[in-house]
Amino acid sequence: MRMYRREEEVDGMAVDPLKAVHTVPGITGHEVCHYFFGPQYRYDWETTLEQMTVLETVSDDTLVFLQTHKRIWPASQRDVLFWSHMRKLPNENDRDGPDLWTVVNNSTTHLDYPPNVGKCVRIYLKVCLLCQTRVDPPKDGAPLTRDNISCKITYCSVVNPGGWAPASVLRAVYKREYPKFLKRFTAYVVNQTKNKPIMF
Ligand SMILES: CCCc1ccc(-c2ccc(S(=O)(=O)CCO)cc2)cc1[C@H]1C[C@H]1c1ccccn1
Repeated sequence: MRMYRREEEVDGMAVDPLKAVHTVPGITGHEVCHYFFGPQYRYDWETTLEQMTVLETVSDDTLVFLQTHKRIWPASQRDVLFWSHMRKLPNENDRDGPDLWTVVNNSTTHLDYPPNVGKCVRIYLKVCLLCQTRVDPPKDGAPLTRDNISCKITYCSVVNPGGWAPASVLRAVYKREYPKFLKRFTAYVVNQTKNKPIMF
């Protein structure tokens, strides 16, 4: 996993853009996005999650979430309200190759859930998960197995922590939590799919 961060501050708050690139054998981009987008799986892999509610089902590929994350000392507890959209993208570079898949999470507002009225500080985020499946067909024309596929995952995020917290503290949290979060999530997808038919 390669991680890239740019140190940026807005109103004295660290909002460091992050890009992580991670290639995982044995899974497809559709499978990665399916398990990242699906609310029914989130408590399985998002261990910093305290509560998650689907506020609105806009369509089968677009949901509005309200999430409360566990407090990470010494920052105060945070929540986040965002729309999440999953879609397949045509492979412009290889029309015969597998499609790309993406999930975008973007903070939004909801009249019934105004920010910062309870114990939580509302964070604001933009997240893009872009997945490219690679197929290396078996030489002998044997059927395709999970040994012949891999997925290049590109995860980009910008998180505004909402309320002020020391930049050094936030950077320490992000530096510790993001690699754990991405490795835990991808290991979850490998485990969930290993005995299932490949979902392209
Ligand atoms: C002080 C701010 C803390 C903080 C900000 C942001 C997030 C966070 C929210 C959502 C998403 S996601 O990619 O949309 C997946 C859906 O949950 C990733 C990260 C989590 C934390 C807290 C819990 C810590 C954390 C940070 C990084 C990754 C995972 N967890």
